[in-house]
Amino acid sequence: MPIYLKKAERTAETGHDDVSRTVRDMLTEIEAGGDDAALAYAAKLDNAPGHPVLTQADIDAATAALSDETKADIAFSHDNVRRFAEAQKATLTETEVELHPGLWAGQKVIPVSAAGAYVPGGRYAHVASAIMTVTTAKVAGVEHVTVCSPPRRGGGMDPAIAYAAHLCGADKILAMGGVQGIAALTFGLFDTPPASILVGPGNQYVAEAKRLLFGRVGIDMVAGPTDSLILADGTADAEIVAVDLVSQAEHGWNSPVWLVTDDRALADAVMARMNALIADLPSPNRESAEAAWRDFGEVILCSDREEMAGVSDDYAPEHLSVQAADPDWWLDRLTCYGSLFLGEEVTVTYGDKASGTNHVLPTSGAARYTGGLSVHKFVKIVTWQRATRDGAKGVAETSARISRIEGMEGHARAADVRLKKYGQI
Ligand SMILES: NC(=O)c1ccc[n+]([C@@H]2O[C@H](COP(=O)([O-])OP(=O)(O)OC[C@H]3O[C@@H](n4cnc5c(N)ncnc54)[C@H](O)[C@@H]3O)[C@@H](O)[C@H]2O)c1
Ligand SMILES: [Zn+2]
Repeated sequence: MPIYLKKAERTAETGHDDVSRTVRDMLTEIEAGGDDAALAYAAKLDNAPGHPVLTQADIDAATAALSDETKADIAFSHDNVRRFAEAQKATLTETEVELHPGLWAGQKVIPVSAAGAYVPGGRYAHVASAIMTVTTAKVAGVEHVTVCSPPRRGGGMDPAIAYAAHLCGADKILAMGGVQGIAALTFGLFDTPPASILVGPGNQYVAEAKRLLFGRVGIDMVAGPTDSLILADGTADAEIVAVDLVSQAEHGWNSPVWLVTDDRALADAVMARMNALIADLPSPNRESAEAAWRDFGEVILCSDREEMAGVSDDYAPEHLSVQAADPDWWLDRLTCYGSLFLGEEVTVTYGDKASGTNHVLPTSGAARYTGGLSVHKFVKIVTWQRATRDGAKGVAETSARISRIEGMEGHARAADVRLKKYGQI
């Protein structure tokens, strides 16, 4: 049985009903009131005056505001994310099979026509989120990608987010955040084609807006606070494990980080370093990491690596780092995670920012049933069929009989009429 050397003090989010009610009311009001209602919320919540659509002059100004190094870094990340997405796309093929002599069926892969990408920008300027969402949608073949990201106080958008969104191929960029941003993407405000799918991370208001709109529009996933788990054995470097845990606790006060190990000395060494490393962060990151570690952090001692893998699969973390011997064993054994980082040589930061895998990933245990954002989320896999008159005879007779077993006489007659026309009954 795993032993909890440190257990989370808190689990569930509080106040969800209030958030849900607020978001529902805002969506109703914005749908009825259109652009003006969205602008009124932007002014009230984000102190953002003026029209949110970025012009070419805004993009030029953002480009001029960035250093060459920043632009090169954004290009590096974009290139890796693009090439990974292209490799994923190559795994999605159209196919055709003859199921019965003279009866063929196939699948087609069709991109959605319009996608809305939300890029969070309230607390941190999530430049990488623009790269992850826009690049992947464009590689998938989405014709129109609109980006929404919160304005800076007083108007305008963070230049690095604007530049990255543009570089990655966004067709339109709106400086509008939160529920009003999601509403603009979904309802087609500010002359935007209404999105078929909404993607990207965001705070609880953004996540709730996407959840409420799901069905009317597709979404990538219902996202909660980011979480991370490290699997470490006696070969791990305690300092690196501790720095990695702190790095992901920085996301927010409710972002859990978990250490699962079979080595008591490593667990003790990591726990002994945590507070000092957190105290050394700048504010307000320090306060986020402090609360996340205090209230949600866990250290779990297992008896062997099989038990460690079992605990990890139960937690189904968003990010999973393995700092243990025999990476191939772990790759083969682990089944529930959003993205896996094998070995001390790679860290979640790489995937978050620039290595090429997507950072929009399933949180709160959703990795039990889904992976993260990929080109697959932006395409529809649809099917078709056709047959010769003779080829369809068998399926017509069988379908008619199954229809009658089900009591569906009308269905049966649609088969019969063909058999009769072709002289087959
Ligand atoms: N899992 C991932 O891959 C990943 C990556 C990056 C960021 N994130 C998450 O994204 C989130 C970013 O949150 P954020 O808040 O900094 O930025 P955000 O852009 O998600 O939200 C900011 C917006 O929230 C709205 N808002 C704030 N208070 C409100 C209120 N009381 N009522 C209605 N609307 C309100 C405002 O309109 C504002 O524009 C974090 O939760 C972070 O963990 C996740
Ligand atoms: Zn992170």
